[in-house]
Amino acid sequence: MRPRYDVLSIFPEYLQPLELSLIGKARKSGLLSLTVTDLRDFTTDRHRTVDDTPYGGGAGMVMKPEPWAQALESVLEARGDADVVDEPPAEGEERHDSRPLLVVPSPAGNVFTQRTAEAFAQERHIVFACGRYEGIDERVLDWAGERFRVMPVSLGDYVLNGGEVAVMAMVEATARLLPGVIGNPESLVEESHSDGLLEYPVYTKPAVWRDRAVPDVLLSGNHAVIARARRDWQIERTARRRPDLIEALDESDLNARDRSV
Ligand SMILES: N#Cc1c(-c2ccc3cc[nH]c3c2)n[nH]c1N
Repeated sequence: MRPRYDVLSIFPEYLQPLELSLIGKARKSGLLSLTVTDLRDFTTDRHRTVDDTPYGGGAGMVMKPEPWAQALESVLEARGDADVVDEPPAEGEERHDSRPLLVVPSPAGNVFTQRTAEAFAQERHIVFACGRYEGIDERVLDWAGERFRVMPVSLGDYVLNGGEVAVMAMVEATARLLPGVIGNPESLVEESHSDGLLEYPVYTKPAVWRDRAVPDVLLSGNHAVIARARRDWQIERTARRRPDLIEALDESDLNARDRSV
C-alpha cells in the first residue's frame, strides 16, 4: 500500500520541512505520496479571500465554507473516485468504508496519541485540513461527512495559531511507522509510548564523561540483565514523569512485560 496524504493550508510553505530527512526520503522513494495544496487556489475573488466575520459576533474571523468544499472536492477528484459509492456489504460482513479520512486539527479534537498514529499508518488516504483564524465554518465538517470519515484531532491541551504545526507532527508520527521509512524497524519497538511506557535513558561513549559514568550494568555484556535494568528504568521513569500512563496499564500487562525480559 502506498499511502496518500493531502494537506490543505493557506500557508503551504509551512509544510516544507516534510520534504527533509526521513519523510522527504520516503516521498522521493515512493513509500508515500504527500501533496500540499494552497486553499486560496479555491477562492474566486481577486483578493483570494478565505475568511469572514463570525455570525453571532465575537473576536477574529472564521474560514469561509465554499473554498474548503471546493478544495476537498478537488482532492476527491484527483483521487479519481469523487462519486464512488461503497458496495453494500455481503451478508454478515462489516460495511467497508472506502471514504478517505479527513483529519481536522482542532484544540477541540480528540487528542492525538501513538495509538492514533498507528491507526493513521493503516489508512490508504488521509486529507489534513489546516484551519486558521478562529477555525473553519462548522458546516464544512457536516458536509464533508457525506464523503469522508471526519476526525477532529488535537495535538494537546495548548493553543496554536493554526493546524499546520499539528499536521507536521501527525504526518511525521504516522509516516515513520510505514514499512521501509525507518531503516531499522527494531528502533520502533522500544520507543516511548510504543509499549505504553516512556523509553529508558540511553548512553554512548565515553564510558566516563565529566566525572559521570555510564551505569555499570550497561557495560556488563549480560543482555538479560541489561534488558531487565532497562525495563526497570522505563517503569521508574514513567511512574515519576507520567503516572497517568502507569495507571492506564493494568497489573497483568506490567507483569507480562516483566516476564518478557
Ligand atoms: N490540532 C491542534 C491544536 C490547535 C489548533 C488547530 C487548528 C487551528 C485553527 C485555528 N487555530 C487552531 C489551533 N491548537 N492547539 C492544538 N492542539
